[in-house]
Amino acid sequence: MPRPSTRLAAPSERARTLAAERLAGLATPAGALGSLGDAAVWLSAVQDACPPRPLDTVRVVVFAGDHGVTAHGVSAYPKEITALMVRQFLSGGAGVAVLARQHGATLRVLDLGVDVEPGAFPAEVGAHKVRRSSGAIHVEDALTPAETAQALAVGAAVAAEEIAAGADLLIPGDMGIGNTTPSAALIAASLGLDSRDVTGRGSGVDEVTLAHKEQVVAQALARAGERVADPVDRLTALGSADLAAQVGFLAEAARSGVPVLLDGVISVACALVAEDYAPGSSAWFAAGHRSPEPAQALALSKLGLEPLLDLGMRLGEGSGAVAALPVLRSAGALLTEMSLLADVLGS
Ligand SMILES: O=C(O)c1ccc[n+]([C@@H]2O[C@H](COP(=O)([O-])O)[C@@H](O)[C@H]2O)c1
Ligand SMILES: Cc1cc2nc[nH]c2cc1C
Repeated sequence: MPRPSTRLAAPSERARTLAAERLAGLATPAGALGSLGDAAVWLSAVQDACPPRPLDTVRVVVFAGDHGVTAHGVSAYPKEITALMVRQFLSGGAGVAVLARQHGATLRVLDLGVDVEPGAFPAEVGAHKVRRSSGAIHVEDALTPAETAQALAVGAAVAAEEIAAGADLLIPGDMGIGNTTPSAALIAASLGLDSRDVTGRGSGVDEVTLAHKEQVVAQALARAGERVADPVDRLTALGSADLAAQVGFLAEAARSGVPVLLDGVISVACALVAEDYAPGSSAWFAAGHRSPEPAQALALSKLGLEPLLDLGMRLGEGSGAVAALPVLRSAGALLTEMSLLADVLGS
């Protein structure tokens, strides 16, 4: 997908208005469905259909990659976990794999930048690899400009494949020890914030590691400098192959008018960059859940998104979004199947 030169088409205002009217007429006290009502109206708008259609074909794509910062003490876990978990996605034992099975979503995992030998994973996992581990962002760029372009294009092509396979909702997932560091840096750079505002405990770092991680984010932001004004340069300086691919995936879904349910801090960081890269993208996104990462809350409020769930989950992988899928489906079913108050009163 070439970078869009104009604002993306918005979801349907006609369907949004019809859905809001239908919601107001349901057999409930006014506003009684709370956020479920808002989600149902959003679903109508992105589908251009009132009542909305069921979400039958939900496809999850996990973008996996390693991050040079993991060699500099920013995570509670070693980077070798990334490759081990990729195998768990394939064998079905990863958290998101369980949830995807539970809720009838397909799951695909792609190695964009895991630090493994070529051929370590099945061909369909490794076919889109951009590099072995992205750069340690506090001392070097994450990617070359050519790699950023390649990763964006891969993400867009993958979204197009999933849409061609019939996706009526896409869910992005992530796997990468250390990836909350570039995510925090991207959010800080996108919003003009300080490293103190955005740095969180990720996979569970202690106080000392948290202070060091904040320094790493601060150093990365200082090193990247003014280049971060441009979303593609921001990804080159502070992102990674897996995050850049996720940005391309989100932007292409939005450009194609296919809704996306976002996950935790990583996918919300990518959504924020996608909104700069392809303005208008975020109207096609809903937030699945609230992560404890402080940067996620800051990014969500900038995007104007309210998460469906707040369970204290910080697993990543797309798991929080898949956990929210039955809630989104319930929202659609309520708007579709509930009686109208006028009919109840008239009966
Ligand atoms: O989704 C989130 O908000 C989230 C918050 C904290 C950690 N994670 C997951 O944990 C890993 C990153 O944590 P860390 O501490 O290694 O940066 C990565 O594989 C993520 O999927 C995910
Ligand atoms: C075990 C483990 C599983 C994960 N899944 C996503 N991030 C993860 C981080 C760890 C450490």
